[in-house]
Amino acid sequence: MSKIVLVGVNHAGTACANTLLDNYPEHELVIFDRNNNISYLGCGTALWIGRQIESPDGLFYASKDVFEAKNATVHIETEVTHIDFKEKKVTAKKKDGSEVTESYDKLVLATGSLPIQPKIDGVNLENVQSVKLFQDAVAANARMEDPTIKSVAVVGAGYIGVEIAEAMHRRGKKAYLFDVRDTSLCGYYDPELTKDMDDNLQKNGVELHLGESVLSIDGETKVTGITTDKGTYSVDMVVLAIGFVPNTSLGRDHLKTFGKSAAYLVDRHQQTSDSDVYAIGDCATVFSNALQDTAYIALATNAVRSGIVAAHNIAGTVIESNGVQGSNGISIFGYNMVSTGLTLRAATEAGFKAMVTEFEDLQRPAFMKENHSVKIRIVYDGETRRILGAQMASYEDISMGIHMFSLAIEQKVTIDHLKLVDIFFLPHFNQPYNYITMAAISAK
Ligand SMILES: Cc1cc2nc3c(=O)[nH]c(=O)nc-3n(C[C@H](O)[C@H](O)[C@H](O)COP(=O)(O)OP(=O)(O)OC[C@H]3O[C@@H](n4cnc5c(N)ncnc54)[C@H](O)[C@@H]3O)c2cc1C
Ligand SMILES: NC(=O)c1ccc[n+]([C@@H]2O[C@H](COP(=O)([O-])OP(=O)(O)OC[C@H]3O[C@@H](n4cnc5c(N)ncnc54)[C@H](O)[C@@H]3O)[C@@H](O)[C@H]2O)c1
Repeated sequence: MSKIVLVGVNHAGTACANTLLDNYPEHELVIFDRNNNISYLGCGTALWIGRQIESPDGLFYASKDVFEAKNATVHIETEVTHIDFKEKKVTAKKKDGSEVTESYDKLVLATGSLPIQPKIDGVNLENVQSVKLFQDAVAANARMEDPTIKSVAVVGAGYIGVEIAEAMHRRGKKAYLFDVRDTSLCGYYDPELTKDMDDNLQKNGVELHLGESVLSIDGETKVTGITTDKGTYSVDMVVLAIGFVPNTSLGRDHLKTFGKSAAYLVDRHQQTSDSDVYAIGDCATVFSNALQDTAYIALATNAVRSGIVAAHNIAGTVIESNGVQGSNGISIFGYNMVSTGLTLRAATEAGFKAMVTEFEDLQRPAFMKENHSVKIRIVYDGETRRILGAQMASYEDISMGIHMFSLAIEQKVTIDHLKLVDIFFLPHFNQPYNYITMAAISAK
């Protein structure tokens, strides 16, 4: 029997805890989290703020009680302040100021990520906020009720920024969306597709300011405006959404970290450079199958799988992570986009002789009434022909199609192999000459 200490119990930590408690009850598990809630689904923040769901109640799927019922010791609202990796001891501070110390045989770090704070004036003004925690969602929602807040500047047109800008607009606020890059969602899609999302946002009333650098947030105590290199805009609230950094302050002096992100470097078993310490979720690296190399990709999906992998390995069942493709999706004002692997730009920057094939067609034969156009782009390596990424966009629900590309990247399928893959046809769903086959056949 081992004593396992888990620091952080959100998505990665919950998956790890449940896998240990359900499959290996012979081990002792001690859990710490500094937050007062567990397993908040951040994806629900925009849905709730935009009132696409009425309440945040369904956005949690784990709790202290459930872990305790499975015999774990759970310290919530208790922040781990120090880890003695030599003596294998964790020290934590409770809400009332008292200290707890626990020894471990194996330690799991699941401390997640933190929103990046831009180094500009005004970030501490009232009505500036990030949207990471449930508490942030509650605060943002309360601000939506404030009639003096009429306009909101969202900084960062990545996944969070685009979703929040839509939500604020749905709640009747004037939403401005700023990004240093020339399109929204530039980390996930090529400009050929993001220009459609940009049009969709503008058409629905979100005011885009792309290719603008925010220089300051203005105001005395409360936000009154935002200044960029192109102008000054009068706004009552600012949401910061310019990405996450791994939260590695507890272990970065002892454990090996990776590149600019400084995430804990882990192997395919989620083991760090210290064999008694595992790291999972947003604080750790992933293996990118597209790059065939280590990468940092903060996603709840990666977090959950990494928690499962770590738990089995700690308990003695040796399994390896499959690696990831960073598959992702978004749905804004009814327009759906999904992607996996590398964009053309990311593949080129990574040193591939990257090529792309694209196709656009109706989802179903033209004689079918309910029908929308679908755009697809497939990125592949011009030398090995290996598929490196795929992107799809439509008013149709095209989400399931991207999973096939995720598996194709994982399994190193070539663009030429895809040309003759068996894809079924039924007019209710698709076309005999479907856009996936046609994009593959058109590849140079
Ligand atoms: C608004 C929003 C929408 C999102 N939408 C999606 C989506 O649709 N799909 C998707 O895949 N991903 C989405 N994500 C990303 C996803 O939420 C993260 O990738 C995920 O939360 C990572 O889980 P984690 O458990 O690794 O880390 P975190 O969620 O960051 O959790 C880390 C935990 O560690 C605890 N902790 C940290 N330090 C300490 C300490 N010293 N002592 C004790 N406890 C500590 C924290 O309190 C926290 O509970 C979204 C994120 C946000 C903010
Ligand atoms: N649907 C989903 O799967 C989903 C939804 C929300 C969040 N997430 C994940 O959560 C993490 C955080 O999301 P996020 O939206 O904060 O990050 P992101 O990486 O998706 O987007 C950050 C955006 O901020 C921009 N940016 C960077 N610095 C800037 C600056 N100084 N001024 C203006 N713009 C700047 C970038 O160009 C980028 O467009 C990501 O890993 C994301 O994939 C996923």
